[in-house]
Amino acid sequence: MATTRYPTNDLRRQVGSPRSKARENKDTLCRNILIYGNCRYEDQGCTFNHDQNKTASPQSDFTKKTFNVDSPAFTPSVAPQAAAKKTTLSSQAANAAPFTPRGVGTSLQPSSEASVFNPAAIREFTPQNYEIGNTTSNGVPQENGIYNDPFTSMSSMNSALPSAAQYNLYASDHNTLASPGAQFYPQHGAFPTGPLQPPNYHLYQPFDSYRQELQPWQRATYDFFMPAKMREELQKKMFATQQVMPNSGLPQLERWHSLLPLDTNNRKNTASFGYPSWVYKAQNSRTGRHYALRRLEGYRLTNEKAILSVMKEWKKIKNANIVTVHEAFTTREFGDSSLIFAYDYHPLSKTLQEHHLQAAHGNRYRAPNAVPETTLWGYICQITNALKTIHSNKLAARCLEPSKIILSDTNRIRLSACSILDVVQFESNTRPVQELQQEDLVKFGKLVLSLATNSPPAHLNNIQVALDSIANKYTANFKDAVAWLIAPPNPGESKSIENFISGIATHMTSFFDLSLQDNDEKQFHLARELENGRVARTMMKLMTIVERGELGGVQGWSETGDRYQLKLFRDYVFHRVEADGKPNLSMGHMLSCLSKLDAAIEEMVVLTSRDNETVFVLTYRELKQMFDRAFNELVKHSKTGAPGANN
Ligand SMILES: Nc1ncnc2c1ncn2[C@@H]1O[C@H](COP(=O)(O)OP(=O)(O)OP(=O)(O)O)[C@@H](O)[C@H]1O
Repeated sequence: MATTRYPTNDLRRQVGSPRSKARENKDTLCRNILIYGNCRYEDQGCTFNHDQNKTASPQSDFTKKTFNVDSPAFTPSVAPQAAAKKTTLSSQAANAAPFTPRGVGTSLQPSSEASVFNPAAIREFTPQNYEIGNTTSNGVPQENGIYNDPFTSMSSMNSALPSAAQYNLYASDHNTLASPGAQFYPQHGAFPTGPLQPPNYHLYQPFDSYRQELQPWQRATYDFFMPAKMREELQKKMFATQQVMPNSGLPQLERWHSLLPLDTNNRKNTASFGYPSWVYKAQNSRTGRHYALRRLEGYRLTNEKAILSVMKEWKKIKNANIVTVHEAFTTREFGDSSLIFAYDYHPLSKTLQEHHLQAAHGNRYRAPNAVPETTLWGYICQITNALKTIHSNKLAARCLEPSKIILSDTNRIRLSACSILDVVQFESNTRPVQELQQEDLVKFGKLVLSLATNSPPAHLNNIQVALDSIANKYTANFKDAVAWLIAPPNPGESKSIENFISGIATHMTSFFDLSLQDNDEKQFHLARELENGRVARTMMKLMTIVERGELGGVQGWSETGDRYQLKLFRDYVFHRVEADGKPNLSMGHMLSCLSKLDAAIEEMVVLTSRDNETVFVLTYRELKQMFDRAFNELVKHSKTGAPGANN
């Protein structure tokens, strides 16, 4: 059981009582008496001695402070004259700045300037309840009258503190962990020890609680786990990534397996590349990662260099708004000669064509929904970002169509078919890259216009009419931006993506701010999952121990030794009941108990057997030791150990 701790003598000595301080002052001659012969504050609370006949020598003052009442009597050996000399301390000296030695051997003779008497410079002494014998001056600690540089002492202390690598969150011994600098600080915490304190690992609290106006039963789960919508979306994406189609009839390629078609229709469309193209999800047999393979049906490669030189340039491109291309190869596994490009796979993506333009085709009686201007500005900023990277690398995107831009999250887009036309038209293309880049800007303008008018680019026959039609729905600024992209440059001039960026700078900063906010929110949820990961690991370990039958020849291993207490702890955490026997399902209790166990704190926990016959009173720290012992025993008996259990 916990015992009450009393302050040690040391501690009590450090806590000074005001009354004893006043008594000490009474024995010290007031300096106003010494300097002026009287003290204005004598009747106004000055606690120093005003009777010159009663002066105690500084030596005896010192004696009183250094020795306690039990010390043998001390007889001053200093001559009274010397003592009297010491008391002639000027008030200037009392308020002087601390002495900083300038060099060894400096003469201690007062300078002639200091010896000139200047009454105006003498400030009258104001009683401050401070002791003459105090070794501090202006709050700076001094030892033997020599100034100690606080920064020098801090640096020596820092070197004594454990380095970041030594600092182990999961260390069971929290006394050493609690305050690595404790030896440097007085126990009562006179100095801030804040930064050296470990956080409260026994609490389940990743960041500040994020509560909305929810009912308590809703709050319980919402507070502990990521928002349901986010979880659902992530789960669907994971499911889509793992999905397989055993009888798809698709071949297995040399280093790719589990091909799954991603196309939503089986139309052979040659508009984009001059060849029908198909997209498959596939798993790489070497890395185990999933990729999106785009196949160009019936393509016959005539120049090996096409793939090598184009891929060399495109593999350098890393941009958040471009789907990264990894490699290109030819294959005959599909029964023809096909060219395959391997891209990053973004589960559950839709093309902008599918998302914004297909509904209009599906129901010709329904007026298509206008895409909000903020969404379109978001797309413009992202495509601008992609083109900036591409053009700076002396390349051109070329394939800027609603069906070749994928949307993988709310308003999050990527160019999905870069590099293909560069390979396919490697020999036939004779146009310089600058011209292709100018064409990118025009295609970019037409793409936005197509989304703003809800009509595929192929249907935009009269650009001016289309531009006029968006003037009613969108701002003049938006229309001007689109018109600038589509319009040919003035004779002798050329447009560039940099010019465009300067024109839309305010929209770029707004978009940047929104994406940072989004990042902050995701970071918040991520931190919560970190806490859940910690709890899950503790729970998994606990579950491997309790209810285990035989281990290492010991029958009913989990019922014997320490393991029995762990079993009762399991009951305490998960099988609690109310006074009337009804189950108590507080998730907060479960999470806080598991966090406390993981942090091995000194808090007591009372464990009772189900028949109420046995009661154990233990600290979480003791339980954690039992827990670690039991788990380590399991690890010893296992073949593979427990990879990942301790990190
Ligand atoms: N990198 C990728 N990751 C995940 N899905 C992708 C990726 N690239 C494309 N897709 C998806 O594959 C599907 C087919 O894409 P594709 O570009 O062939 O569109 P399409 O509308 O069929 O065009 P086309 O008519 O020109 O064939 C789309 O649903 C698209 O979202």
